[in-house]
Amino acid sequence: MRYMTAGESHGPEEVAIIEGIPAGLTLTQADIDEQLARRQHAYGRGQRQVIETDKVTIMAGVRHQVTLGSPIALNVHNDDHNHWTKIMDPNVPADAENTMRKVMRPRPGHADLVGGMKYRHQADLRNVLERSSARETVMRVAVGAVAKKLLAEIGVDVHGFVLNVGPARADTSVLTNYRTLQELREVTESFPTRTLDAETDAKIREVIDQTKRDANTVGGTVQVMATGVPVGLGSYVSADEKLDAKIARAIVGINAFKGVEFGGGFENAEKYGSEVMDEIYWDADRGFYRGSNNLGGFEGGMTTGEMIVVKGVVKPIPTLYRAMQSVDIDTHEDHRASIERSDTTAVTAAAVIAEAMVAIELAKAVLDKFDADNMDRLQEQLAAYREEIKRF
Ligand SMILES: Cc1cc2nc3c(=O)[nH]c(=O)nc-3n(C[C@H](O)[C@H](O)[C@H](O)COP(=O)(O)O)c2cc1C
Ligand SMILES: C=C(O[C@@H]1CC(C(=O)O)=C[C@@H](OP(=O)(O)O)[C@H]1O)C(=O)O
Repeated sequence: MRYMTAGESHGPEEVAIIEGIPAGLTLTQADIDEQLARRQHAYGRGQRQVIETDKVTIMAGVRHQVTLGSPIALNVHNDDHNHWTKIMDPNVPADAENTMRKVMRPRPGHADLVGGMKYRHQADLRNVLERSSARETVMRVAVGAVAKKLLAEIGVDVHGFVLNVGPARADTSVLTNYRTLQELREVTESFPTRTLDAETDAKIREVIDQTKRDANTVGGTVQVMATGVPVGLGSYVSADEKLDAKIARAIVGINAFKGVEFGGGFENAEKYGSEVMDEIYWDADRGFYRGSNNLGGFEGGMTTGEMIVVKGVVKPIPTLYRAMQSVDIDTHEDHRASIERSDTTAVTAAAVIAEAMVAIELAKAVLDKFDADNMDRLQEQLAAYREEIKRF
């Protein structure tokens, strides 16, 4: 499975093409729209999300709500494009009027300055801003929704939520109270900030509200968990086959993500081996299993069959209403950075995007390992493989 996206933030459309989804997967626009709505409804976002109502159109690869095995083409319209038709028109040459809203004062922390230097966009950094915007993540969540649909069919559940926003942090010990990700999902999705409990939700909202009043921005940490993952996805044999490495790349590839850890992650660096290694047990019903999951479901770049636990670090949003020091790229004079309308934080949306990226990498790994032309054949192969692993 592979995919590609295209689309500018204020351009007419966001698009994605996915290749390699088996024939015979039931897939509806509602399956995808549900995930797009989760990304959109996130506490701390700006006015743009009020303008947009993200809805997908399935353009190809599906017939009567069932995948054909051919490339799937997806499309989400940018409602805000209606306000940018002249400025973002792909089909008319530039003139004095349609190049009005130039960006000449690069925002520290955004792609503006380096992107401008690299692509020679010295006439207008909007040419960088438009594609470097996280608007594109709408399509990654759409692709992730297809991956999640496939994973659900083979008993794999993936869920992302918020651990902290700035200083407001959830107590993760409550995670042991949940037997399934579905139970955890119901709780975290009930909070506007998508965190673990009502007290933290209130504290996070307070932090976001105060940050907004201060004309500032704030980051945080998200966690993604996956259950039902078969043993042995990914491989130790070559560095680029390691699935934890692929997931790390996929997470840090999301706009504003600056760190990733698995299981106990950075905390494991302060512990001794006896506290960190997940001891091995066996019983006739389960086959091999572990007494703990400090390594987050990976050994040797391969899934162990335990729950996958990945955390991602999201930096604060670069565009500040209290604009920071910058330099006009035309005059080279000091200026405050440009202010595009902006989010105060994107951590709650980021949890959904990170979940989508983990789902995409898990789906890719499953489809790489088994014959993936058809869903029934994939199911047959997986059932036989799971049985073999149990008998090991
Ligand atoms: C969901 C989401 C929304 C974002 N919204 C904004 C925003 O409103 N303003 C902004 O300056 N950056 C925003 N960002 C962050 C920028 O897209 C990101 O910092 C920029 O592309 C530079 O990439 P880097 O931070 O990965 O280096 C957002 C990121 C995400 C994930
Ligand atoms: C449009 C989305 O996020 C955008 C990501 C973004 C950025 O710089 O990354 C900047 C903002 O764009 P605008 O100036 O149009 O408000 C966000 O709203 C979205 O997530 O759908």
